[in-house]
Amino acid sequence: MMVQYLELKAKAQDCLLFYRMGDFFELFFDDAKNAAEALDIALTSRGAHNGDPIPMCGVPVHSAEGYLARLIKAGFRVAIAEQTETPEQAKERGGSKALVTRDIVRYVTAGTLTEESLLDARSNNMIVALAFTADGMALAAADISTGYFELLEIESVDAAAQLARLGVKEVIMADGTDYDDKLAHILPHALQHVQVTHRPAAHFSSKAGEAAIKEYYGITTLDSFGGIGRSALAAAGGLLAYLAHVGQGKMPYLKAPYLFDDSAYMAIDQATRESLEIISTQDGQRKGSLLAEIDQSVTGAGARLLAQDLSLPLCQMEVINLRLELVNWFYDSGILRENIRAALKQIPDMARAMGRVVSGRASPRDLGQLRDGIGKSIMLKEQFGALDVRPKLLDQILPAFDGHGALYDILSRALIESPPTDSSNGGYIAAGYDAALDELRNISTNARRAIAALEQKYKEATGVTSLKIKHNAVLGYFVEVPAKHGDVLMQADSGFAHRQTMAGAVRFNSPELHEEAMQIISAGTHSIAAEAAHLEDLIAQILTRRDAIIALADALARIDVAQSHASKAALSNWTQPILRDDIYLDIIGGRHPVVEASLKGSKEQFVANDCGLFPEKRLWLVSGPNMGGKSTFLRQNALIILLAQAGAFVPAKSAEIGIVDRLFSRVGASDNLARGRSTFMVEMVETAAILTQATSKSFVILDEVGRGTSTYDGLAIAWAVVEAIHDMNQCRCLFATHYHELSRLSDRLGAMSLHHVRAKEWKGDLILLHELAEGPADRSYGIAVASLAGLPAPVVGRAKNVLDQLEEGRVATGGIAAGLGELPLFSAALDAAEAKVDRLREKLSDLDIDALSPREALDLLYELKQQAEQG
Ligand SMILES: Nc1ncnc2c1ncn2[C@@H]1O[C@H](COP(=O)(O)OP(=O)(O)OP(=O)(O)O)[C@@H](O)[C@H]1O
Repeated sequence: MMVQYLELKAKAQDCLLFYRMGDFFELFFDDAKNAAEALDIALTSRGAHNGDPIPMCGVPVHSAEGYLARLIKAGFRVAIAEQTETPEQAKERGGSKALVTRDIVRYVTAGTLTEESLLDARSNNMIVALAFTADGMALAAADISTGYFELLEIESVDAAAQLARLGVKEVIMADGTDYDDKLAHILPHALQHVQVTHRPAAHFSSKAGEAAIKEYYGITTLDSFGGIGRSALAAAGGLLAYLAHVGQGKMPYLKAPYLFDDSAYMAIDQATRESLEIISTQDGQRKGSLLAEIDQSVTGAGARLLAQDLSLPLCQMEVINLRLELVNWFYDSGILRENIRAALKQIPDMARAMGRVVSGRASPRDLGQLRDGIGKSIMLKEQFGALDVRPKLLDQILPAFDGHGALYDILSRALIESPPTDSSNGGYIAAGYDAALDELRNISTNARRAIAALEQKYKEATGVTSLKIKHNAVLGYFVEVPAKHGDVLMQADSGFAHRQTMAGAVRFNSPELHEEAMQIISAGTHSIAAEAAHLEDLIAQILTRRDAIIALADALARIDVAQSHASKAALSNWTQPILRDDIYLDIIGGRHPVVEASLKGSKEQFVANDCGLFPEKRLWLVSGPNMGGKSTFLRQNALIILLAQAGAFVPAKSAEIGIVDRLFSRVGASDNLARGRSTFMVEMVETAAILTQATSKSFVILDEVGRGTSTYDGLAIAWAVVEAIHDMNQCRCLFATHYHELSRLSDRLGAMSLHHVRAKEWKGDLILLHELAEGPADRSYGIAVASLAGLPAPVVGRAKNVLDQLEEGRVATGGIAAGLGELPLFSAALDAAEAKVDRLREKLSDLDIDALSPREALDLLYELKQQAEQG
């Protein structure tokens, strides 16, 4: 057995090997130690290997899923080795000592789960293959529990953003992948909570990818999928080869690959996703995120689509408006909304049930779920069909509801009402579906009745009223009497044969009992086989309609998301945004959804604020006291834009939004040490990304950029960044700062305006009004906030003294920004820098090198160097 075990373990490599022995999965050696620790179960030992006891632990097969879930969560991968023949077959093959053959039938990894109990119903479970080819970088992403499959060619700098968008659970890359400098910087962080698996490099080639796609879809040309680039093919190759490996040949369901088109969506990089806490908070929790706050969906599939929509806001007005029209339709009718919610709640997760059917892991329960889902959908379709006015998007998706009637009828006739998850005991095929099966069941029932009648007969015949007919797994059916009556049945002519003597009872068999028991056994075996054949047949019928069923599941998810937005809007008084195609932003009475919700129940009221950005006034400098609400204001505007472009209503009185192509959010050095870079370095890397990527259609929020370094350096950087955003990027931007000196920029930057959050001091106390007003802040109130926070009175007093001194100094010298008035404009400074370089270049290009003597050439070199040094 150990030889067989070690062979399988060698195959399983770094996965834990679950080795099936009877009713248990056993683990040995280091696997046992690791699993016992992770699962907190007993570590024992068994036999010896090279003289040492073999560490061992085990989990019962019937509860293995729960243990698997914990191991996967702890970062392990597991190989499942099953018995591939029965003990009887083994005996037949090799005599009584023959070892049952075993093989790895499947690998369980974070990105390849399909079991309901291992998955989070409300999130996607993405696996991504990354390919690096001479043509560039690409990724292939899939959620095999629902069939989602996407291919995307990317710039390597965008890799982290895409991984963050997808929320991957597992990444696969070629062995020895050597990513370039930039990637080495970004990827390790993006992959921090992700299982990374390396696979043979040969799988990640465009040739292998093309072949794998053709084989999977049974096609001879890729034309119908549009032009898939070479690097995307390579990524697909890596992914499909891995899925085949994990399922040991059983492939999961994948829709036709979606060639992801970057330009259709708002670009949001990883830092912005984290900072806006869209899908999860910065510490990884769903609670407290935008998603958690707005989620009113009632199905798992709806929740997953909602998360996907928020991760991928749209850029095309027509598509956004289609979604908004559907939301508005639900918003307008509370009764319709409630009806739809009630109907959707009863619809099981068809996409995930389908995922298990295709992966060959379906249980009768999954078939029951598909039946119920289809049945309820047919009713829903009738409800929609009866309405006079329907939004366009609904009409577009309603055809997905058609054509399922025949399958529904078959499943309804074939299955009992609540089929079990375990098919091994049968009992899930409904009575009346198969006359032969009914007959087999009749035989069993009659035999059981006959056995009950036998008990009565034997009682009377023997005179032992305490006689009973019982059943257990070892003996089957037997007659049992208390020990003191044993002699009666022991008599040679009693008709009973002795089987077992217990402490207080004696057990017997009889020919009649044996006959009836045999009837039950044979009818039982036959009916289980008949049910299994029906199950297989039903699965085959479902598979012929798999694309149609998945399309139906997708349509239901879209409806759930729309009703979710409408419900949220009705609950929290949100409004339909108006989209436009120019540089514009006019939000009246905007609120921050999460901060507003967090104030509920306290005596504080959320103060709504307006925000208006137009080509001629597109940059707001926002100052004001700490805790005044600057960050909240910045983020609420970014979130409102994001929600609108995802097709949702927004927390505002009204919102008119010129479509944004890229959204950026940066917060000055916070204490995010997780990345292993200094906080100020992170801040600058991220700010640099904005300055190089933001276009005039972008929206940027910058929160106290520059605060992570010394006052002079910080002010200088903030100053230059504001100028660059204003002059070069020309995007819509909100810039929050404590550097009052920056307000002097408004004299020179025409499209910039000054704003502050209001506060006042009353009877020595600071009152934060959280209200935006025009103009610069009059003071910073930093010491007042410190005192509010409970800084000891002597320290506050001392700080006041120091501040007075500093202010005196400022009046005398003009403060730290003295002299900045003479600074040339940002664009002029750039021109000057460029002009100097150009004079050198001119001189070089005018040179006729062949006409120079060596001596002249050397002199010239000295001259050029001197000029360059002088700038
Ligand atoms: N519009 C608002 N209405 C009511 N309360 C608000 C509002 N905005 C912010 N707050 C409250 O004030 C707190 C601080 O807000 P925020 O972090 O936005 O301030 P800040 O000005 O950015 O502070 P700092 O300068 O210290 O970073 C919030 O957690 C919230 O409780």
